[in-house]
Amino acid sequence: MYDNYAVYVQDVVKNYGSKEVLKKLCMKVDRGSIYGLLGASGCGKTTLLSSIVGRKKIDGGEIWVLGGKPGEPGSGVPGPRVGYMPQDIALVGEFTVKDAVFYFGRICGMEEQSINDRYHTLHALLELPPDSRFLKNCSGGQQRRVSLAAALVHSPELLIMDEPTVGVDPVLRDRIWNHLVEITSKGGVSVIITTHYIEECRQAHKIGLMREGYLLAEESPTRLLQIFNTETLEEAFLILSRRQEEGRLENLDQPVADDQNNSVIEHAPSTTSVATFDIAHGSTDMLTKEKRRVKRGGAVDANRLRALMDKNWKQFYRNITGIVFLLAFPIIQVTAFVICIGGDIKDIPLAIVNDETMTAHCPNFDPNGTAVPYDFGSCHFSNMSCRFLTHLDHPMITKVYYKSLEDAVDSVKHGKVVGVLYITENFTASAEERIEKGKDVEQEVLDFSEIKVWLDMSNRQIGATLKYKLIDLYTDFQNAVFEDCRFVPGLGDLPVQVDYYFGSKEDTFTIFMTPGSLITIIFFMGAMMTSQIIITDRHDGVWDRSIVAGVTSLEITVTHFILQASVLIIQVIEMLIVVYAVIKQDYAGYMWLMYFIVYLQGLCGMSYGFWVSVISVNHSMANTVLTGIFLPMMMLSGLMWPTEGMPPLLRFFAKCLPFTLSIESLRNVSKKGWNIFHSQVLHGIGVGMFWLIFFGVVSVYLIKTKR
Ligand SMILES: Nc1ncnc2c1ncn2[C@@H]1O[C@H](COP(=O)(O)OP(=O)(O)OP(=O)(O)O)[C@@H](O)[C@H]1O
Repeated sequence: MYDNYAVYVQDVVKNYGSKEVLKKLCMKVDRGSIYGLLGASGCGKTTLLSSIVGRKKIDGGEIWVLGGKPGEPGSGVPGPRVGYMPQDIALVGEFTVKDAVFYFGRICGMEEQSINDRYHTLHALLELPPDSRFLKNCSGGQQRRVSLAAALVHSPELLIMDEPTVGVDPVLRDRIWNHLVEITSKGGVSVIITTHYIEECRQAHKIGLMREGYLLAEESPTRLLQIFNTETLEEAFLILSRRQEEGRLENLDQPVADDQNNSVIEHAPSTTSVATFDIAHGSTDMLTKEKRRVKRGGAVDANRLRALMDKNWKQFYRNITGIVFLLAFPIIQVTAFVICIGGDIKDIPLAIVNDETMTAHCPNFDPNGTAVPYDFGSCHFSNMSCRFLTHLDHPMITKVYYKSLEDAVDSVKHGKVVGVLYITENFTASAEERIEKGKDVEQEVLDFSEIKVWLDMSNRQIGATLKYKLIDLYTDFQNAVFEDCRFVPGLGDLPVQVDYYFGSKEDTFTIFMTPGSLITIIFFMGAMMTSQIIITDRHDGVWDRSIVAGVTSLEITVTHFILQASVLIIQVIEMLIVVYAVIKQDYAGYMWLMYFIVYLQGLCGMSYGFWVSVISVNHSMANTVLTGIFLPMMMLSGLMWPTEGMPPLLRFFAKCLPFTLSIESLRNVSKKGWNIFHSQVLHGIGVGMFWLIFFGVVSVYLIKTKR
């Protein structure tokens, strides 16, 4: 029975959450006919059409299209048997007029020559803009005509058009209708068309009047006018709508008297079948005679892949802003990081109060002769405070001299300096006595021989850096003095000898942070790039429309992946060049392995972005999810502070996240020179791969199930 109809809809229910949009709706579209679906905005027309083409899952009832159930193997729907022109333009703005039509021709499996012939026919028929005009530069009406051409290009068996004539010139509208009549009568094509212009449906073989999720009537225009004794379809629709308002269509098993001539209409639950559909079918209507089963295309088809690659590539290279974003931002981000993070801190204002000398600045001071050995094991000191102050001539420190300790402390309180360094008036004599007396020195002498420092630790980095620098500089000073005194070299050193196995004393914080920043930047770039592109594709309707034309979600995913993974290759090269060739940061391991670890994280980010794009309804939600999850991930990653600083349970959790162990791996390769077989390198690669696959599989599953 279903085979006799192009579309057979039986008791279909569709809900959006608690909202019932299609309410046990029935509809029959004869083969080789035009079916005009009329209804006010929001009554559920688009939902019904999307369900017919298999893009929306219904919550009840059955739909048969061209003898099969949409989405079932062999039904050919979605696929090239259907031509779908959605309400939105659903085309790529970076396409030219010609590109758009060729794209749909190609994904429907047409030969280039056939597409070309068909394109020229449609170009003339629909008065399309010039071939090379970009769609983003076309008017709304022009875009709509191109969209119609894209739906018609492969001469489908069933053509479904959601408001194709909006904004179209009346003469052209007439021509489009004539074309529809011709393809239905001569080509046996079945057409479903929705429109707000009710009267243009007079040329339809049958019209369905839809309201609030019900089909109030389904009849040929002539019969409708007869039954309701009206001049226009508009009036007939009005009468039916009034009846529904008054609840006279509620008990739909009961015959309802017509308002105007008391003729009787029988109502099915949500459709009114007035009479048998008696429009003559076209003589060439082969579809009713010949049951056509379509061999279901595989999940991946080379022609469709080529068409999709071409589309993605054009979308990419014709979007200059996008290219700038994708290629320049990794460079800018890495450069900004290397220049701004972890560099030597300079010009920290430090208050100096030197009570030992009246001339606080020690002008024309010469350190020679300030430490003179005068017998075995002793040394005579003079002007040691000035000598020490010369050791403070370091780019990190800007000395600010104060006469009194009170003034200096006051300056710290007011934020003018970050610390006070105080030298007592007996510093030199006490220092000498301290050395001479050794273990017998008095506490008071010890106190006077000390340099006292008070630091503002509200900025921990500056305070701590200054503290360690002062200790370093004092050690230098002490060693220089001891050398002059001819004491045993190293006497003044702390009795702890620290050597470096990996890295060196000079390694900056930048070097610690580099692996983390490379990985987080590339992860985020991958995630942003993928989620933005996929959401744009879906939002523009291109994704859905392509799927209706027969493209599979896997093909779309694979082709996006190929292009973005290629862009990622360049982005990683750029970043590594900046860090290791331009900034010339040292590295000990294999460059290819470092490249691989960073690249893998880029892919992992893409996969994460893919998942975000699937669960997000729009760009702003995607951005919120991306940044909302990314920031905690970054903080837990050990990028800024070693994970060893976290509570043990949190540390375990952090290590399970996508890039925590990858950062460790990259650090192990770059600083320790470990190879891929080292377990602490493999862990990071393994975790990265796990997340790459996990996000990918979950996303593909969600795409397949979410409709
Ligand atoms: N994804 C969705 N989630 C929730 N509600 C939706 C969704 N899509 C549509 N709706 C709601 O379902 C109802 C029917 O929408 P639909 O787009 O099918 O109507 P329509 O008849 O095609 O309207 P129009 O002619 O304006 O396009 C509307 O109230 C709409 O707000």
